[in-house]
Amino acid sequence: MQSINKRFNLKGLHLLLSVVWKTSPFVFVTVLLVTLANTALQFIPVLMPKIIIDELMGQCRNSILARDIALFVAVSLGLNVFTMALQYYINTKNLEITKEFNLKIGSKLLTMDYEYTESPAALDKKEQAYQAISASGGITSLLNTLISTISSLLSIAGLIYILSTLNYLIIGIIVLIILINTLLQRKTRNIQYSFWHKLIPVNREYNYFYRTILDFNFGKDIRLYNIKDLLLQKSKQNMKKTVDNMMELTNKKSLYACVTEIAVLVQQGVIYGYMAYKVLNNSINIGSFTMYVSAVYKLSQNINLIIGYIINLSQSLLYLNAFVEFINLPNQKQRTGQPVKLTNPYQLKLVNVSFKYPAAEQYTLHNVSLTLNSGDRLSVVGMNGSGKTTLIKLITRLYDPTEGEILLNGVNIKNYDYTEYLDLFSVVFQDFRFLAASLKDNITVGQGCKERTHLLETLSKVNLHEKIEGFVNQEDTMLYKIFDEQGVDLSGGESQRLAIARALYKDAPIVILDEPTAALDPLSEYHLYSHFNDLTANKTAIYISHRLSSCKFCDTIAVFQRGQLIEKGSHEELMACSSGIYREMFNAQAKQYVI
Ligand SMILES: Nc1ncnc2c1ncn2[C@@H]1O[C@H](COP(=O)(O)OP(=O)(O)OP(=O)(O)O)[C@@H](O)[C@H]1O
Repeated sequence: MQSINKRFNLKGLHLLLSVVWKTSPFVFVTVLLVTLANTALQFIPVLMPKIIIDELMGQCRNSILARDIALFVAVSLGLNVFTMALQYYINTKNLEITKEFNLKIGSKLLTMDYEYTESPAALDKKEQAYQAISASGGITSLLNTLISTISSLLSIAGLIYILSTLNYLIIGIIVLIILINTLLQRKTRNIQYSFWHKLIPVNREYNYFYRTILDFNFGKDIRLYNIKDLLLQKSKQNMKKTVDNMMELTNKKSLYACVTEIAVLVQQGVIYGYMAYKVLNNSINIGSFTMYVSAVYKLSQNINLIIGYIINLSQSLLYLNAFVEFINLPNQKQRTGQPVKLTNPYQLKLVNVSFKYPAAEQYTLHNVSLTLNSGDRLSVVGMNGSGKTTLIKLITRLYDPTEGEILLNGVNIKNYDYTEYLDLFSVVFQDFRFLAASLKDNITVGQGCKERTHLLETLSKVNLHEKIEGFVNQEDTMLYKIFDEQGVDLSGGESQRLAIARALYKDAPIVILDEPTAALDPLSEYHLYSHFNDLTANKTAIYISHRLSSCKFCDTIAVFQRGQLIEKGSHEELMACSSGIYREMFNAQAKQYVI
């Protein structure tokens, strides 16, 4: 796992500024105004006491005193109200900016190479990117910290100027203490950073188990296999790791905070003693004393604040850089290429294809060569784990072959435009998923607006029309009850038919069904087979099934064993081979039906 790039770089800041600009350029003006107003507010408590005390100790004119006090109060009030109004605007924009960052992560997750979804390194990067949004106030506090930092810097410059009229040595002492504090804060920042970094895999595991607890889809398995204890145990283990790390962090942070506090107290003792001596010496008056005292206090306060701000900023920028690294994670898959112009006849051909999953040591597919002509019906059979689904993942470019190539009309499929190529396929995987949205949206998803009759025809092809037309809201009925009490839960077989409907509605030229009848009752299965040719009319079909009797209607049957294509031919041809695996498997299954 590559760690976050710790080197200072401004990619994150650049991204933040461009998102802010896109959200509203006026935010920059607001930030500038708030910064100036905040700086001005810092000087009122420094200058006001001196002016009033000087007047009290001097001519003591009531009208002047009243005027000065009213002026200070009015300016303070005005600046505070002005700052609050602008700050309110910035905070609302901050929400939009955070939303924009969330969308960027979402969009990356939806478009990154499929294999990243199984890569722990990429998933850790995703967690780091989320920390940019959530850790230490995230993006929301970043702009505010930026304002406070600039405002503190300006204040420090002004306060140094005031103190320089007394003695440069005072500034030297303050700077020395600051250096000590900076060192300690830097140490704090480093242990905090490594703490969060160490926790990334722990958090990911914790989130996984916690999400599983919240996911009703696991409800049945959890209860029937008593997975509750395992889940709680895993959650507790991860929580313990977090707490242990947190304790270590808190102990170190407390120690550094203690030393910092002592250094500040020493600094104040020396400076106040020096100024008291100056008053006793008549070098400065009481008004100036209060001004210098306030200036010292404000300077220390601002310097301490600014160290914190800079640490926060650099940490946030570090996370922001991780965010940039994640959203810029390069897709390995070639996505652009020539347009797909598919006219009959066409040919899909696997040439010596071998494949190894990214993190795997063994090859899953070995030297597979297979040709599929337009209109063909290919059945893929084999034992569990023999590589059937993997073959489909390669054909549909979820993964690219490790060796060999897949050609469409003689052109490597990598050289076609990725999206156009995917449009060629209607696939039903075994682990299909639906959204908690209307049935119609689930079926028509991504296909734009087609006639309602097309939707109803599709539903009738999979024998779901009566069921859905029976719902009060028909195809607008929500799937699941997550957002709507009237929502429906479909049985396993009905869900599978809905998945097939979604694939058919897409009306792509190549239909791939991975175990399409596993959850269907015998009548539904019969219905599917007897209409299979209608369902896939004018299309090329690939069909994976363990029910060998249902493969007979395919022109060609490809038999896989341990990642190798070991037999290929029609049902009759394969049955004629007395030592063939297909024949053996078919007969073994057929025996179960003999009464
Ligand atoms: N993402 C993955 N990473 C590593 N190995 C994987 C991955 N997915 C599948 N495999 C491995 O590849 C092999 C083939 O899996 P595949 O799903 O292609 O088999 P299958 O023939 O479709 O099996 P089944 O009949 O059980 O559905 C299995 O041994 C499996 O463990």
